[in-house]
Amino acid sequence: MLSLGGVTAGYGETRVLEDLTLSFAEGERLAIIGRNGMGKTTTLATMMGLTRLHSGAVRLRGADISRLPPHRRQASGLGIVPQTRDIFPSLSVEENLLAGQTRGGGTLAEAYALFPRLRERRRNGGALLSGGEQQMLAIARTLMGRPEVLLLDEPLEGLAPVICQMLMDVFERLSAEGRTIVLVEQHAELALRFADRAVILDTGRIVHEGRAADVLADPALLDRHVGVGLDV
Ligand SMILES: Nc1ncnc2c1ncn2[C@@H]1O[C@H](COP(=O)(O)OP(=O)(O)OP(=O)(O)O)[C@@H](O)[C@H]1O
Repeated sequence: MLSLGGVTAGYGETRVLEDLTLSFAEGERLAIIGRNGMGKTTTLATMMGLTRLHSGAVRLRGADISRLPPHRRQASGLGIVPQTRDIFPSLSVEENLLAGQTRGGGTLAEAYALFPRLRERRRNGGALLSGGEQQMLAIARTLMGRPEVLLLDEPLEGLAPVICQMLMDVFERLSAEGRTIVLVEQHAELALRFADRAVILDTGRIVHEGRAADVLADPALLDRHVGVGLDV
C-alpha cells in the first residue's frame, strides 16, 4: 500500500530519519513505537510530504509520490491526524468538519454516527472542547477526506483511559471497514494490542520490526527501546 524506501529525511539540513525502509499492505494495522524524539512523528510527516526528503522514495500503491505536495497525497488517499490536532478554535465543530471535506469525501452524518458527542457539540466553538472532544474532531475532520490510509500521531496523548478505550474502539471500526491504519503511540500496550505489526524506532532508524504480539510478549525489548513499562 505505502512504502518508504531508503528514506533519509528531516527538516532543512537536519536529518532525522536515516535510510529508513518500511512498507505495509492494504488493510494492515501498523504500530510505530519508540521513545520521545526518535523520529515517529517525522516518519508519518515524511509519508505525508511534510518533511524534506534528502534521499530515497515514498510510494503509494507502487507509484512514486516523493515529489507530491501534501494536498496531492491527501487527494491520493492519505490522511494524517497530527499530534497537535490543529483544531480551528474560532470555528464551530461543524465548520471544522466541513473544512476537512473533500469532493466525494465523507459526510457530516458519517462523522456524527462515528462520534455522537460531536453532534451534541456541533455548534460549539473549537476552543470550548475538552481534549477528548478535540481529538474526536481532529480524527473526524481527517476522515472527511475519506483516506484509505490513516496516519494517527499519538491520538491518545493526555486523554483519560475511558476516552482512550473509546478511540481504540473507533480505530477497530475503521480498520474493520478496510482502512489501513498507522498508529504512532506512547501507550505501547494499547498500540501493540491493536496492531498486526510493529516497528520500533531509535534515533531515526528501525531497530525492530515484527509481529505486534511478539513485541508485546518481549518486555526486555520494550524496556530497551521504548523504556516504559506496559501501561494497562
Ligand atoms: N520542525 C523541526 N525542525 C527541526 N527538528 C525537528 C523538527 N521537528 C522535530 N525535530 C527533531 O527531530 C527529531 C525527531 O522528532 P520526532 O517528533 O519525529 O520524534 P517522535 O519520536 O515523534 O517524538 P515525540 O514523541 O516527542 O513526538 C527530534 O530530535 C526533534 O527535535
